[in-house]
Amino acid sequence: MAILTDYAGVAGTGRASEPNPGYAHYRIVPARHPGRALGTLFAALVITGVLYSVLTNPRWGWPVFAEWFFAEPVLAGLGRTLLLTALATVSGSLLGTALALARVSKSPLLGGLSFGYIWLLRSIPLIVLLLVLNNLGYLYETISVGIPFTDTTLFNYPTTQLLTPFAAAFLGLTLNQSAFFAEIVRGGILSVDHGQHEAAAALGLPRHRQAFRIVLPQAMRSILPTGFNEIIGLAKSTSMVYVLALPELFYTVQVIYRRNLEVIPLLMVATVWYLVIMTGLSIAQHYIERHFSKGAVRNPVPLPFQAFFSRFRRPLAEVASSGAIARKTGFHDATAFRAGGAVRIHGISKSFGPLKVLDDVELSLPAGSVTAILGPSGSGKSTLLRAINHLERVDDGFISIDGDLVGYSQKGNTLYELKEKDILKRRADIGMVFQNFNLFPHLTVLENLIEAPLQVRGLKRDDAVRLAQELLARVGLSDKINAYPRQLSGGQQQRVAIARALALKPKVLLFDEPTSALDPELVGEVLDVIKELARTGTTLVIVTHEIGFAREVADTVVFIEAGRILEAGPPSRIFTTAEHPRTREFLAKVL
Ligand SMILES: Nc1ncnc2c1ncn2[C@@H]1O[C@H](COP(=O)(O)OP(=O)(O)OP(=O)(O)O)[C@@H](O)[C@H]1O
Repeated sequence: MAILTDYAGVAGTGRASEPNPGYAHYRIVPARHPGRALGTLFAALVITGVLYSVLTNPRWGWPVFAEWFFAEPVLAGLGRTLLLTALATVSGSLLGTALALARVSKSPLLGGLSFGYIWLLRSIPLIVLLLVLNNLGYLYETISVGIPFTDTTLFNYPTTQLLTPFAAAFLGLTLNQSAFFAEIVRGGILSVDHGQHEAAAALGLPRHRQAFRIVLPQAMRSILPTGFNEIIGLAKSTSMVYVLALPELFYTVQVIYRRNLEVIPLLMVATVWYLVIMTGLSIAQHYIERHFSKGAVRNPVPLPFQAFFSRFRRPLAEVASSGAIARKTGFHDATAFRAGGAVRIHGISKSFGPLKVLDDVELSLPAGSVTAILGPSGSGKSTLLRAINHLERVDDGFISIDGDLVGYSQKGNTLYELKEKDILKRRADIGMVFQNFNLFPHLTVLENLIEAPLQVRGLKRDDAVRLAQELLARVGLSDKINAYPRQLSGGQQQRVAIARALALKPKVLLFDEPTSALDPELVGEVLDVIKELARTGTTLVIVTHEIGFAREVADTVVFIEAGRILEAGPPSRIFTTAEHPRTREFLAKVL
């Protein structure tokens, strides 16, 4: 009560910010946690009890432990354990990754083979596998490689000489490890958002680059914790190769204690060495996980020495030796862009099961035009857009850009679907900006922008960096060049996504509801960038619900419903005197 009176008194004088000498005598009593104190006491008792028992009971035999811990045969055994662990980790991880990629591939036979391998190897106990491999010489006396159906033999060797105990142990551990690791990698791949695969494909990145630069690094975040569990399990499983009489760590201590009968001290020697190995692996896991968490959090803690080494990195302005970087915003310099392409959509249809999503769509978009596609939800707008860059394969009809077919080659009256690598190359002419941006979160803004120019257009790194700097300046984000996407606002991310699509200098740029994932106050900044773009001569096709924007920027508005184009025309006509009653009804609701 006294405190309240004092406080009221101070506030009443209007001097609340001045220290009140009356508070000086107050004592602050921290909250008490009797449960926590009891728990701490209990933990201290347990630790003291264990240490006391372990250090004072002479039967643990610590002097014998000390005598053997660094003994030469033990170190030799430890070396074999480490070698087996390292080799089986590398080969098992590589084989496991290949198996996982095979399982998610579109080839049913390859997927089936991978599934069969994983099913079989996960079912066989490791010890049985090791013993079978050790007896392989009984099944096959020699191992030979030759050309089938001929007498030509390239390699022929007795199995027992080839499959030494070490080779059998290495092979057994690798086969076993790869089956488990394959499933871990597959889980990681499945955890990567589908939008990432689509964005990589839309940029035309080659398949191997999509897998190794975009998908797997992101999958690593979920692969690593379980993967390291497997590696730790593997390091311990090496003790199972004692069945092959291979003197690794555990087998070595067994041999020693059988001779000197000091069982417990020697088991402790092995245990402490395993503890050392596991500690090393856990530390490695910590740092590798942090490496692959790049871009995953908004405020990353720098790795040790990172701040030190970053001092020696060349600043970006130097990398692009052009000197002054364009500081202008907007796309006034139309020469930096390729002339737009004329898009012809020839009677395309597309069904998902019984649902016909596009029904004989016919459309012609002149080079450099801006087309807004409007229509109710589920009418097929996104499907039409995705068909233009062949992200969605149509059932009938075809699309051409400047006369070149998208996704097909023509011979006479027949259209042959192109191989994926050729489709990816052609896709570079058609940029796409997604509703959810689909920036690559593990790459910085600069890395997002230069990836496709380097890989698809074959630009030199310095040129790609210079182009990226210029584009970022134009979308007003020069200062964000080294930020990760998660460190940007939604509007900034979408502007980076537009710059990324422009970095390929496409003839046609597709926007799939580019502002619908944004807060209302961020919509304007993205629409402003698109408005600027509309003056550059690139052909733009925009699926949007922003009617005011469509009216201002589009040359043609296309209204689509249930997969059919109901009407198309200039915004001045469509928004005032639309012919079709459904168009009028739709516009009346949204205007
Ligand atoms: N891969 C798919 N499998 C099955 N159905 C699909 C698939 N993709 C789209 N559809 C269906 O096709 C129809 C058209 O989808 P689309 O995304 O093109 O519509 P939209 O006009 O862009 O809708 P919105 O404005 O809500 O995004 C919808 O009924 C949708 O459920």
